[in-house]
Amino acid sequence: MTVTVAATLTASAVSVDIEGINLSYGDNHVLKDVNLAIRPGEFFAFLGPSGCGKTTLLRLIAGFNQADTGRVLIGGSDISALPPWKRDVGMVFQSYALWPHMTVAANVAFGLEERGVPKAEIARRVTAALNLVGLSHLGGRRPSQLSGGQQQRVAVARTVAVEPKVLLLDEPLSNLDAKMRVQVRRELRDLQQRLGLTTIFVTHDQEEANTICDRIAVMNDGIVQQVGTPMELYERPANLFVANFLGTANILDGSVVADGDGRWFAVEGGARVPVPADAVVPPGTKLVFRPQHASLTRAGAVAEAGQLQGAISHREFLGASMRYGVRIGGSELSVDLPFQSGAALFEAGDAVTLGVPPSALLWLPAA
Ligand SMILES: Nc1ncnc2c1ncn2[C@@H]1O[C@H](COP(=O)(O)OP(=O)(O)OP(=O)(O)O)[C@@H](O)[C@H]1O
Repeated sequence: MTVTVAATLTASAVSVDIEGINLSYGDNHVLKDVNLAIRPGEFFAFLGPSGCGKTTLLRLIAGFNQADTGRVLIGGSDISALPPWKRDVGMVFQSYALWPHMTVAANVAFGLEERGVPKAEIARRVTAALNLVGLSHLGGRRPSQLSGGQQQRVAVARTVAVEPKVLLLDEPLSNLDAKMRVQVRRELRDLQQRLGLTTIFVTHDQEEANTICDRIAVMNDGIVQQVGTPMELYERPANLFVANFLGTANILDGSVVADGDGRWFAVEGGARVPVPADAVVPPGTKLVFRPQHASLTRAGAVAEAGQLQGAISHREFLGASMRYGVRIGGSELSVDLPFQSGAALFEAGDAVTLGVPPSALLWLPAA
């Protein structure tokens, strides 16, 4: 049943290409040579901290902002010169922007009436869109009589009812409480899959992007830092910013020294970690590893190359794992060990040796 309903609103999926975009507000250079190739049917995220330019880029695709240079292509056609209403994109705003005096069904119908869609067709699409988001029974209510999650679904229904080729979502979950957010993000993913609609999702929340998106562009200060699947970004971050923004990263400062035995990364406190022969380690490179890739053993044994001596500073119980804070020289590092009921734990003050397999070490530039 759902599949039949969805099919009536499906457009064939299109690509979105962003080429050489620069945009400034006065002296503020907000988007800096942005290039992205978003594939047909992809659920794509713009992820980055507040002020990095995500919304500006999304509004540019929608036609609400003009670039200084570059162009936007939808399905291979340059749409840069088209006004918003001729672009075949639908945008869901953070605030939902529903009309409070209209019923849910009238809100969904509004955009179709404006476009001069025939009455019978409007009725068909309103029914299909409300079915799609599971609200067909609430068409007669006003937005104020709905929960936040339901209002969000009305905003999505209203947008997909106009059958856009591209769906743009600007932090659509930010007004929901934590539990609703998890539920609605699954619904959004499910809806996007059923419609096969190319979708771009703006968020500053890495968990949100990781759980629902196929690929993510990580942005900082108007620059795309890296594009990849959530797993690629986590396992092979291109720089320190990406490593820090997606998950917890341990970062060690140091400098490369060479002797008869090869190259070493000398960190504060005297420990030396061997630098792999193929690693490119210009000045400023940091040594990075994830908390779950490290091991801890009680100190006493002679430290081998690649091992760091330190002391436990504290521990946090995370359920499936125990996170230990380990002080090494002037740095505080995190190590996650699987939690096993009844197993001996390290205590604050314990002297430990921290080991990381060479394959889990990342040699990263700052940006
Ligand atoms: N209409 C505008 N006029 C002038 N400056 C603007 C305008 N809109 C955004 N900016 C500036 O452009 C930069 C990027 O803003 P943008 O809203 O795109 O960031 P964002 O990554 O979406 O942040 P947030 O997550 O807080 O929404 C910021 O420095 C912001 O102050």
